[in-house]
Amino acid sequence: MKGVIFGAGKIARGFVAHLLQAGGYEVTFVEVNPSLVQLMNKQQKYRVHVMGASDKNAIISDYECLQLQDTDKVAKALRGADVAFTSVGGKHLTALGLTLGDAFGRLFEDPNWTRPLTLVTCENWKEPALSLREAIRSVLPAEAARRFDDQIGVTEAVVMRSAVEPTPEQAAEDPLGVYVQDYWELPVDRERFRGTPPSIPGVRYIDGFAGFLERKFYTYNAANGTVSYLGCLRGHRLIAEAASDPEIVRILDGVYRETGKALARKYGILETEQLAFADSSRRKLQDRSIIDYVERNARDPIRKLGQDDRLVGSARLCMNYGVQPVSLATAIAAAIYYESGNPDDPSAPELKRRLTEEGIDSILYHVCGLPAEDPLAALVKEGIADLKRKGWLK
Ligand SMILES: NC(=O)c1ccc[n+]([C@@H]2O[C@H](COP(=O)([O-])OP(=O)(O)OC[C@H]3O[C@@H](n4cnc5c(N)ncnc54)[C@H](O)[C@@H]3O)[C@@H](O)[C@H]2O)c1
Ligand SMILES: O=P(O)(O)OC[C@@H](O)[C@@H](O)[C@H](O)[C@H](O)CO
Repeated sequence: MKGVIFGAGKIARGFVAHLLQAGGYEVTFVEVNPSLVQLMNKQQKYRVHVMGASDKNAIISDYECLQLQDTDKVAKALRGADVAFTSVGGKHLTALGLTLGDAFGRLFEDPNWTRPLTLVTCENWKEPALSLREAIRSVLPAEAARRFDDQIGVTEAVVMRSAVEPTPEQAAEDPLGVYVQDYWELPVDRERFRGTPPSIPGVRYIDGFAGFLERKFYTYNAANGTVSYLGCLRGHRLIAEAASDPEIVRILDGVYRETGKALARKYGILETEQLAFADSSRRKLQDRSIIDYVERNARDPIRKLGQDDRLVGSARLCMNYGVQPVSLATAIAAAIYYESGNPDDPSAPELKRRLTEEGIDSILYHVCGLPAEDPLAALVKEGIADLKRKGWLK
């Protein structure tokens, strides 16, 4: 059996490939970053470190890693694949889809290629399968687009495992090593699958998937965002420390209550059920065996402040369902003032520059999609004032 993974980053290496290798699959990564492709092919193996359970560590080997732009090889890999995954970051799905459209265009030149194939998105993003599908279809001629609809599924997974890059010291030993949470399930929407879903250890095909990814995104990731941006203001480095800071926990619990009410109303579930889901998120954040960093979770604040992303998206959902997202507005305020020491995160200094040069209304409008007259914009400004009163913001 063969599995293709678009992206060779932390989740691709530290979760999807891990499960595929455990199931005996031949793994082909397809990556856009040439130096990573080179390193993957040179090293030919890396270790997945399971945090708090080192007896479960695994060495991933015998894979190949293709350069995304090598369309012939990518098309060949797709042709032979039993299943394909993406884990490239939601904001890259459109670019990936355009390249994949070229590869599928070539494959559909062969009338005998009729084998069903499904692409499974593994992304924290709103409706990632839709973004990917639309991008691929946009470059296909009408007949090929019709064949794509018949033959190719695009479905979604909910990634609950966290995967953390090595520290510089760890990277010196194994630059491709990934540090992962001891979590092994990957729920996938069965209904959007084409053909028979292949058996892969940990992959759980579920019916009635609607809302699952949004619930995870606006519960777990809204919470991660809250803890990391407030944690940064409070000088915490580790997520578990920040998530145990009583001042932050008070706001975090407010976020869980707000999103909990809105999600329960939207999906017709009991608030108690949603709050139990939130409890599992809080337990994970506070678990000190998971060595995860405020910086990793806060990284790329412009994306994370997007109108559908974890903070503003959750807050807008609350407003739509009659809930005042006061705690979320405080988290958004903290994110707007995020400062990073990571030279590989250009989004943070860019946000700071824009805030200084263009002012808060421009950030709210152009980054968060909130016009000045939106009541949520006013709530965020109150959040900023509150953080200043507390002395967390200068
Ligand atoms: N790391 C986690 O704990 C975690 C957990 C749950 C979900 N996620 C989600 O998983 C996705 C990947 O996250 P990650 O942490 O692995 O990120 P990452 O930055 O480690 O990896 C992403 C990789 O995709 C590559 N890439 C970008 N565009 C590409 C393209 N068009 N084609 C091929 N490769 C491309 C990048 O070069 C990079 O190597 C994101 O959507 C993230 O939100 C991450
Ligand atoms: O991967 P990102 O950058 O979208 O978000 C950072 C974290 O919130 C995220 O990776 C979580 O750890 C993960 O989604 C597990 O809940």
